[in-house]
Amino acid sequence: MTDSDRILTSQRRPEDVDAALRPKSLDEFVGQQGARDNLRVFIDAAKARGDALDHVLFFGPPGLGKTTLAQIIARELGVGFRATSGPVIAKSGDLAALLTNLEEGDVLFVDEIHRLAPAVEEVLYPAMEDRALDLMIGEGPSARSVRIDLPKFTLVGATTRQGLLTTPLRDRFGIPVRLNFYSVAELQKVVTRAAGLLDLHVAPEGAAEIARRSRGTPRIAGRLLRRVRDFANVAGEETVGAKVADAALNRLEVDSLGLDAMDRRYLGMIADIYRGGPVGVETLAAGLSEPRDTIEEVIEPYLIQLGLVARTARGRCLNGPAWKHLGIEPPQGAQDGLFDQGSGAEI
Ligand SMILES: Nc1ncnc2c1ncn2[C@@H]1O[C@H](COP(=O)(O)OP(=O)(O)OP(=O)(O)O)[C@@H](O)[C@H]1O
Ligand SMILES: [Mg+2]
Repeated sequence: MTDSDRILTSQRRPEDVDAALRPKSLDEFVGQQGARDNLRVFIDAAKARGDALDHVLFFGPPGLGKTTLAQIIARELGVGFRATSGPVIAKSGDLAALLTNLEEGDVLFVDEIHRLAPAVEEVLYPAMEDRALDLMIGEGPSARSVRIDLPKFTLVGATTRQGLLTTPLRDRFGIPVRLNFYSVAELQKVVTRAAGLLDLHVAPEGAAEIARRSRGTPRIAGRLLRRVRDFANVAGEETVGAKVADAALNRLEVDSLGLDAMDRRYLGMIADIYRGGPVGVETLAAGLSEPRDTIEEVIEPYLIQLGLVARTARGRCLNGPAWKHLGIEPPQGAQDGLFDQGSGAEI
C-alpha cells in the first residue's frame, strides 16, 4: 500500500469533492482563529485604502485549507482569482504571460510554490517587490532589458514545505500564515457543516467520532464522512450516530486515534526492529518502501502532534503513548523521545 491508496492520506485523492465542501467566506471557515482574525484585519485595511493586499504565504500540512483560504481572500477582496502551481510554470515567459494578464488588485495563487524553477523565481522577485517585470529583448550584443509595469496584484503562495523555500522568496511575503492541525471540536464543526451540504443527518456524537479520527485535517474529515455515509445508507440508517460512525470507521481500519495500517506499520517498525529508536528517516523510508518526503510530510506530522513519535537529532524515537497504543511493552532500556528532546535540535 502506498500513501495515495490510504483512506487517511491528507493528500488530495481523486474522489475528494473539495470544491463542493469549500467554505466561501472567512466567517464560514472553521478554526485557524488567529490566522483568520489577522487576515480579516489586513483585508479590511487593504480595501479601505483601495490598495492591493500584501503578498500572503500559506504553509502547513496538506488538506488544512491553504487553497480554500486563497480563494476566500480573493472573494473577500472582491477581485479576480488566477491559480497556477510551481511545477506548471516551466519557463520565465510563462510567468510573465500570467503576470501581464492580471487585472488591478487580482489574486494570483501559486500552489506548491517551493517547486518554482530558479529562473522563474528570479522573475517573481521584482514582480512582487516593485510590481514590475524585467524582460530581455533580443539576443547577443543587441540584447537589452526593458521594464514593464504590472498592475497591483496580490501573490498568494502555498507550500507544505516551508523549509524548501529560498530566503529571498520567503522574505518577499508580507503576510506569512502557518496553518495548524484542527482540534476535535473544530473538526466536529467541519463535519456537521459538510453533512448539511451533503444532505446527511449526523448526530453530534457521530460528528465527534468522525472528528476524533480525522487526523486534525478537514480534507480527511470530509472524506471519512462520505465513506461513513455509504455504510449508513447500506445499513439503512437514517442518522449517523456514534455507533454507526464507529462501526464504519472500524471497517475502514481507522483506529480510535485516527491511525491506519500505514501508521501502525511505521510505529511497529520502530518498535519491533529498532527497539523504539532512534532510527534515521532514510532507514524507515527504505523499510516501508515509501519516499522520505511522504514520511516527513504526511505520516509523521500527525504522529508527532499526538506525541507518539519524536524527531530528535539522532533519529526518530517512540514515546510512551505509542507503546501503549500498540499494546506492546517497551523493551528494557528503550529510549523515550520525550526525554531526548534536550539533546538535539529537531531535524
Ligand atoms: N476550515 C475549514 N472549514 C471547512 N472545510 C475546510 C476547512 N479547511 C479545509 N476544508 C476542506 O478541506 C478540503 C481541503 O482543503 P484545501 O484544498 O484548501 O487544502 P490545502 O491546504 O490546499 O491542501 P494541499 O496542501 O493538498 O493543497 C476542502 O474540501 C475544504 O473544503
Ligand atoms: Mg491546496
